[in-house]
Amino acid sequence: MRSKVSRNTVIPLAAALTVFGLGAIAVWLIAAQQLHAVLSDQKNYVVQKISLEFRHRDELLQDFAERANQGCSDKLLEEMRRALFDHNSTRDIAILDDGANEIRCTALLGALERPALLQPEAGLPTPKEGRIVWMNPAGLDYPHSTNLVVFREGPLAVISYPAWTGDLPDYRRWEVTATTPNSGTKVTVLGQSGVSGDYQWSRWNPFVSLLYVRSCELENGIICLYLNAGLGELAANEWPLLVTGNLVNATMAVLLFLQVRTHLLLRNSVGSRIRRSIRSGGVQFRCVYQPIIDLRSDRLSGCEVLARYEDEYGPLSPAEFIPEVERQQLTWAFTEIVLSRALKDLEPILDRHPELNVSVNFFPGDLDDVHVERLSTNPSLRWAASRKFRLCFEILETGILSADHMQKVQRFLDRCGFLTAIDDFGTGYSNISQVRDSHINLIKIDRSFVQELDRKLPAMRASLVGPMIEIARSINVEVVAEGIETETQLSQIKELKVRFGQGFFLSRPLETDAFRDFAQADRNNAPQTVVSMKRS
Ligand SMILES: Nc1nc2c(ncn2[C@@H]2O[C@@H]3COP(=O)(O)O[C@H]4[C@@H](O)[C@H](n5cnc6c(=O)[nH]c(N)nc65)O[C@@H]4COP(=O)(O)O[C@H]3[C@H]2O)c(=O)[nH]1
Repeated sequence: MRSKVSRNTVIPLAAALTVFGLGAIAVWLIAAQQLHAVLSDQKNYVVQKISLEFRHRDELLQDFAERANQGCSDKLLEEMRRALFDHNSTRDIAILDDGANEIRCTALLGALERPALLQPEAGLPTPKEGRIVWMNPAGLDYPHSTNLVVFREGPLAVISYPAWTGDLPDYRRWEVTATTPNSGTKVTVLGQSGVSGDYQWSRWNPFVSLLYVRSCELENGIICLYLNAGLGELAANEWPLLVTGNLVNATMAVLLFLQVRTHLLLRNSVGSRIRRSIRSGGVQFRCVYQPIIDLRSDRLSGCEVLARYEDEYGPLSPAEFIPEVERQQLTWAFTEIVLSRALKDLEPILDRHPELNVSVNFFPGDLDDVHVERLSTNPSLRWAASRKFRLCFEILETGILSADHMQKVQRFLDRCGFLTAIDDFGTGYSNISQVRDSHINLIKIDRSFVQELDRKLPAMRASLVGPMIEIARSINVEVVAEGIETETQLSQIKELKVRFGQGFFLSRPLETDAFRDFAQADRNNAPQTVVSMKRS
């Protein structure tokens, strides 16, 4: 029962969590995608600015390249100063000593008293041969200017503000890197070092990679720009989407949970478990055998076949599954399963003890004349008849059919040497003539009567046991007392000269092996030693 409950909860819960998880991933990806679009816009903007700056720088280098060879003339410096007005991002233009990295004069500072030396090892790679770049060169003394970049080609250098990223929001992490064309070494040119490294890692993770953009379309691909948006920004910018998306998601998960749970509950209901089992051959059913004792000799006279059911959801008692078998009109299919299983189990025992009676419960509806055909063609019954096994058909008293309705069936049973018994006698409303006319061989007195026999107080049912036995005797029918639970009940039943007894005091229903041992012990004439053997 516990495993049934947990299965019915765990499976829907797993389905709901899976859907919620997938939904949360989808919401996350959509939100990150939106932020990615913002990042891409910013990237395009910055790339445009950088490209423009590169173009201006190249124009300046081209415009003044030849004249710079002639040295620092006032006229040239004047022209250069004028050119600076048209190029916002250019801080200054300098003329260097040809062959050395010494700045001799600049458009803004004029001729330098002491030439500024640019360290050659600080030069960064550029795609263009003969061009060197310095970041934050030492020795150039401009007020309010940091992060200057010097591009040198021949005797001319353009000194720029790297104002490319100036329009990015403060919280944005960014980095500009340059890669040496020959060695492939990557260095951080500007921004926060590490962003490019994080970008490499993010590519393995689809959730995080959307929070990065990269662009290497600058300077023939050796300069790359990396931008990164943080998780905090994602939460701050996309919270309406995240909240709404996950609410929808949670609602879907709850609905799915309820839907799957209802489906499973229905699927695992007793009815559907029994239906599925019977339709697929009934492997979940097994039989146990309750000994019936001949009370005159205290010897085993036979057994009653009782069905048991157990599947992956746990066991079901006959009180649970028998009504379902009837409700679903699967009575005959069920009886066929029980019959064939019982005969298979009992065959070796009956071979050694052919005198034993085997009582099988039948549904009354399956024993009317209409169904004689399927009874007489049933392989198990035909086989039992051919082996001369002594089968007894137990029918509930409430289901006794009139002699007219049972004529053909009765003839078939007689032919096969099979007996019929009324089960739970006393609980229905049959009268003597009805019992006599239906050619019953045995009546089984219901245990509710037997169990009142040892009550101290006067008991109404107990007082009826004697008359019932008289009735049976008068129509020449043997009696089985069911449900004998105590020694007193047994001795009272014996005093009433009841021929057969069945009940927990004599033996619980037994598994096949235990019943085989019981029969063997009985043959050795010691039934009392095995009376309370293994329970079913
Ligand atoms: N309290 C008490 N109970 C005792 C005692 N001795 C035996 N019993 C129980 O009484 C029932 C006897 O079977 P039943 O009257 O045919 O009543 C059976 C029968 O009507 C039905 N049933 C069981 N197996 C089958 C089957 O294979 N086919 C059909 N059609 N019905 C079956 O389910 C009913 C209940 O079966 P079980 O639970 O196996 O219950 C069995 C048995 O375990 C006792 O001393 N005290």
